Amino acid sequence: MEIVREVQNMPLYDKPVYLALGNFDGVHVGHQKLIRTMIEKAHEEGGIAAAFIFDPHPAKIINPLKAPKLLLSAQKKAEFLANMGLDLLIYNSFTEEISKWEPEDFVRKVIVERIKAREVFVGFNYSFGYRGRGNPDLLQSLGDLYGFKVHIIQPVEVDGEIASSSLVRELLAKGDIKRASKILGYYPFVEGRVVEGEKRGREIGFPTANLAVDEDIMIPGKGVYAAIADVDGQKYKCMVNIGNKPTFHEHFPVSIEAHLLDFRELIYGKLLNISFLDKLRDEKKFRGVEELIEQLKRDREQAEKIVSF
Ligand SMILES: Cc1cc2nc3c(=O)[nH]c(=O)nc-3n(C[C@H](O)[C@H](O)[C@H](O)COP(=O)(O)O)c2cc1C
Ligand SMILES: Nc1ncnc2c1ncn2[C@@H]1O[C@H](COP(=O)(O)OP(=O)(O)O)[C@@H](O)[C@H]1O
Repeated sequence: MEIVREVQNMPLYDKPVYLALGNFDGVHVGHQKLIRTMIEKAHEEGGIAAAFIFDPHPAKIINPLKAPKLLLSAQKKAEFLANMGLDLLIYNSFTEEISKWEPEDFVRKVIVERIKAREVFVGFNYSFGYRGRGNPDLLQSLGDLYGFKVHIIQPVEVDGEIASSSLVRELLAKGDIKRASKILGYYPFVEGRVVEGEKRGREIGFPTANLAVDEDIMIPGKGVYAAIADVDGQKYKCMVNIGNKPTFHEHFPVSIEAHLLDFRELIYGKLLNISFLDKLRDEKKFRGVEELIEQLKRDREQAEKIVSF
């Protein structure tokens, strides 16, 4: 897959371009259907399967304080799309200036003049252009005007609910990993470097790798989780605490710490990926360290049973 930064750097192709539009945060089952439909059509017709995505997320420019946390980094999103068979990913900056473009300007400047798309694929609730005025119907009439075909992908439901990035965020915030996983089509994960913590873990027999995660990235709500850890391409069963360690602190920033089962190595500075499988319990304030240790032993037994690979 080719990744192009800024649409003006797009190479000229002698094949027709089929284009998916959207932000695709999380690449959930709804996004997957849209992208698969587009790739299938593009390849049937001998064309290029492309996606145009704004990065940073428009919300980050329009309303930075209210911008949602991201389900995937730009790099992970690109990996998912490449694995699905996308040929070309265009990441375009979203700027103050672009935020003021009317939907008609966006279509003419980007889709028609730069990308020269033959067919365009969007979701049923796609919005674009200044104040989000553009919708699939408007796109369709602009397609008629300029001569590109528009496909509108109908909503994908999971257990009677429409799959959406915001629903996944809500579920993750509640620690509902099961439902979030069904909508994503994979286990939610976070990735980051292992940083130093308070060095208490090893003293109580449960060393924990403390994870530093980019602050734009969504993490599940506070709680204790069964998970799979991946370090250096090796997978380990693990249990994870996300919280403020109330047994030891009145106030403490939320940390993500993973105890890898049957593992004894120093991994400071390494890249650690944690895929969440299920929530085990809420974080609790114990009366003392002994009680915490007894609970951690029970958590370990449960994680051992839940995680299999
Ligand atoms: C699976 C797991 C569950 C945990 N649950 C709790 C908890 O319920 N309450 C709490 O105060 N701390 C909990 N902790 C956090 C421990 O207090 C923490 O790992 C310990 O203080 C070591 O911190 P350190 O790695 O910064 O040295 C949990 C840790 C793990 C790995
Ligand atoms: N089973 C394990 N799970 C997680 N980290 C481990 C494990 N065994 C050893 N380690 C290492 O020990 C460190 C954790 O020890 P800990 O005393 O909790 O210190 P810190 O508070 O700095 O995380 C981890 O960062 C990692 O390098």
